[in-house]
Amino acid sequence: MMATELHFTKGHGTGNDFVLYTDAQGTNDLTPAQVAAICDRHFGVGADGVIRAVKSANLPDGAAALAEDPAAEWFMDYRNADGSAAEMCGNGIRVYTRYLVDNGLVELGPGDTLAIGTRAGVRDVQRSTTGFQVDLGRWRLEPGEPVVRARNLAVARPGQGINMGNPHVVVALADAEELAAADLAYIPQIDPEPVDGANIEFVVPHEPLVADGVGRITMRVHERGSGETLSCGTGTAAAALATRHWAGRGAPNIWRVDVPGGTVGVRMFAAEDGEHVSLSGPAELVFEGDLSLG
Ligand SMILES: N[C@@H](CCC[C@H](N)C(=O)O)C(=O)O
Repeated sequence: MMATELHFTKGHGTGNDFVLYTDAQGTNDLTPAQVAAICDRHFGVGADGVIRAVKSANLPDGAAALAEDPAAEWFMDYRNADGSAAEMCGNGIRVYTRYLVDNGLVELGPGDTLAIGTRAGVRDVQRSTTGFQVDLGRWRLEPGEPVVRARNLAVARPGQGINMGNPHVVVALADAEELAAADLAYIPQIDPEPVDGANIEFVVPHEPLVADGVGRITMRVHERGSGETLSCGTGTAAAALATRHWAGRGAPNIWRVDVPGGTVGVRMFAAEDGEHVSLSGPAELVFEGDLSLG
């Protein structure tokens, strides 16, 4: 059923902003056009995406989450600003956790873990010193070397495909000037074009790359379905993983990633089923409102 009246909360993680609403029973879905209207920065609330808080049991996509972990009571139904569905959102899941906690929908004490269903599988979230930390799970370097062209960049550059549950292509640029010059208001071109599209991260390593055992990079991103955003959580993890891959042996497993909207932490660690990557950073709720979708 389509919603017409909506009580919503606006939140963000390092400037990656979202409109969140509760639909526990799964009876108040939005059409892609409604999502796009809400996310419109001139005629709507304005956001990079919409997050519907729905119980996993009340959503077809939630069945796989409950089969993976019966504790995943809540599902993050994530939509990009153009209304398309995405598998995962690393900033969004931290903001979603704060939303669930602040609205009394879950309890999460220090050291507790909250399992959340997503289209990429169940993700575990905990409180951290900077806000929340999410285990983004297993990741995969994609084969091949796609070529990326962005407006105002003099040369095409090779990219590294990385699957974080959602698709990414990471591109290393020469320096901060080149990073600033890229015009990400236009969709960068990837050759060959990924079948499902991709989020594209442009990265510059700090000089030196590693300080006190922590790798340091700066990143800008063009998100699939949303355009340039101030941050992308899964994108920061992909960028750190790609940079570690390029740096080779001895590169650190702890990274600090600066994005236009702030800074997040990325950590690679050994888990039972192989290496995982986690993301930590802030999660803020900014205001609430009611909207009529007409
Ligand atoms: N901003 C997100 C990613 C949101 C989904 C992405 N645009 C996609 O289509 O995969 C993040 O913080 O990870």
